[in-house]
Amino acid sequence: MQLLVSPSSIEEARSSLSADIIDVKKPSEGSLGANFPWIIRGIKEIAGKKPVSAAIGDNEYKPGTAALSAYGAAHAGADYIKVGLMFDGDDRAREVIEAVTTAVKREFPEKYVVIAAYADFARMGTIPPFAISSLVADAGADIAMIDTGIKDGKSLFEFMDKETLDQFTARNRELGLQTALAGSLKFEDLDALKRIDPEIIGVRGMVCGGDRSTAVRAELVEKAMMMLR
Ligand SMILES: O=C[C@H](O)COP(=O)(O)O
Repeated sequence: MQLLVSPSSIEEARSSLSADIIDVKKPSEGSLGANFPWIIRGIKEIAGKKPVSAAIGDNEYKPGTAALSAYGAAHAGADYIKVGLMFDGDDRAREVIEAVTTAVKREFPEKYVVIAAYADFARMGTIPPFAISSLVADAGADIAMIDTGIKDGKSLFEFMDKETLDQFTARNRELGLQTALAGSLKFEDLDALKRIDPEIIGVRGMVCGGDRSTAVRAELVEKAMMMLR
């Protein structure tokens, strides 16, 4: 299980370097808020061999806009391009997933496309995570992710129990996909996450000391890495 940490600046990225994946994000623009291309590029430069991920926003149903954002993040140096689906409807989701996957893979077949749905879909009226797995596989994207959409401290486990997350992970594996899980995860959730065993877990608040609007702390990233090894 790999640890993805989401810094919002080059300085925070320096504190995240012990993580497996450095995920560039702008938390002030939403759960999967997109940061500037020059921040992605700057973080890629300091990340060395560590893979860099970039969130491209909590997207509305706008396949062209999402595809261009995904293309921009790939060009800026992201190895993982992470796309949130902040709308409902399987057909519309299929269109956006195909558009972003084509935008990235035509030029960068080695890069990973991550499609995220939200654990708290019911309160937001967005597509449920279980609906995305087959769409992600059909489009040739790589990773199906669950995060929380509203960052009010409620964690992934307040919306989905372990059995549901086991099923999501197993379904993705059957389809040849990786699974990423995130959503206000805490140190005390790590044992349960190890048992679920997704390929990736994503954190920010936990390694900021509990408040994701503050900065990533290097010692907490190291603590999380120690607990996962
Ligand atoms: O990709 C993961 C997210 O950045 C998770 O953020 P969070 O732990 O603050 O919910």
